[in-house]
Amino acid sequence: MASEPVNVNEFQELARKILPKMLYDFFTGGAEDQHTLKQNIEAFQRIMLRPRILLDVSRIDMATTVLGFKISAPIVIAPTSMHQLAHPQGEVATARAAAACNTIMVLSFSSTCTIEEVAASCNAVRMIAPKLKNLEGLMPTEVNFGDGSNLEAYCNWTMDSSLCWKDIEWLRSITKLPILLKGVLTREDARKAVEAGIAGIVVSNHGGRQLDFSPASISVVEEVVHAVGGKVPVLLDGGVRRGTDVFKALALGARAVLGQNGVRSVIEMLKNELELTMGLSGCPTLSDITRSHVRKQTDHESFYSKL
Ligand SMILES: Cc1cc2nc3c(=O)[nH]c(=O)nc-3n(C[C@H](O)[C@H](O)[C@H](O)COP(=O)(O)O)c2cc1C
Repeated sequence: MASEPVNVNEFQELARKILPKMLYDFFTGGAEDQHTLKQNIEAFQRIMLRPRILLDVSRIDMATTVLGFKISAPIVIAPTSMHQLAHPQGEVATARAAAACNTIMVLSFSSTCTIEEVAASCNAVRMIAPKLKNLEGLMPTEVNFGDGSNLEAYCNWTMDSSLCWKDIEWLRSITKLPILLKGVLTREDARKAVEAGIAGIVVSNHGGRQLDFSPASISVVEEVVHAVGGKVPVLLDGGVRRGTDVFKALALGARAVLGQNGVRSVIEMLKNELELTMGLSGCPTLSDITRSHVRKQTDHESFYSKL
C-alpha cells in the first residue's frame, strides 16, 4: 500500500506494517480463539442493504443527539486503553480528534493519561470520567473546563468484574451525570439496566477481547433495542469498519456506534461513507433509516454466498 489509507481496513493494514508485532497484536487481538472478534465483522457482512430510489437526497443530515449532546454524526469514540509503549499520550491524541470532529469520547479507566491531560488538550470540555488508577474503585470525577464544550467523556467501568448491579445505585448517588452501561448483550440485562436507572446502553463484547463465543454485537442489537423499548438510547460497538456498518446498526435500532478510532481522518472516513450510504439508500436524515432498509441473510443464503 504505497499511498495514504482510504478506509479503516487500510489503516489496520498500515498499522500491521509499521508497528512491532507485540503492539499490533495488543491492538487487534481478541480472546482465546478470536471467534467473537471475527464474528463482529462477519455478522455485519451477513446484513444486506435495501436501498430505496427516487427520493430527494440532495442534502444529507447526519447530526444527532446522544445523551443530550448534539454531535455531527452518530459516531462516538470508544474507550481504548492505549499501550504505554505505543502511544503514551494516546488518549490526548484521541481527545483532540474527538473535539475536532465534534463527537463524544468515552474514556477508559485504564487510560495511560490523566483526565486533566486529556481535557487540557481539547480546550473547553466538560467530562465525567473515573479517577484513573484509583485503587478504591471508580470514582466519577466531574471536570469543568469552561463553556463551549463539545466533548463529554463518560465513566467506563464494566471492565471491572468486582462491580455488580447494586453499584449502579451507588454510582448514581454520587453523580448527577448520565451513566452508560457497556457490555450488554442480552434482553435480560438490558431490562435490568433500564430498571437500575442507566442513561444509555452500549451493546458490546469489548471488541471480542473478553469472553470468546459471546455473540457479535450487531447480531443482538435488535434484541436489546426491543427490550429497552425506547426508554434509553442504545449504542453499539464491535466490528464497525465502514459507513455501511454504521447504517446497518442504525437501521437495527442503535442511536449511534462507537469505534476505537484514534485519528481524525478515520472518523471522517466513516462519516463520509455513512453520508454516501444514506444518499444511495434514499435516506436524507438519520430518522429516515429504518428496519426496512436492511435484510439479514438466512443461514442458507450465507452458506451459498461462500461457495
Ligand atoms: C487496544 C484496545 C484497548 C481497549 N481498552 C478498553 C478499555 O480499557 N475499556 C473498555 O471498556 N473497552 C476497551 N476496549 C474495547 C473498546 O472500547 C471497544 O469495545 C471495542 O474496541 C469495539 O470493537 P472494535 O475494536 O471491533 O471496534 C479496548 C479495545 C482495544 C482495541
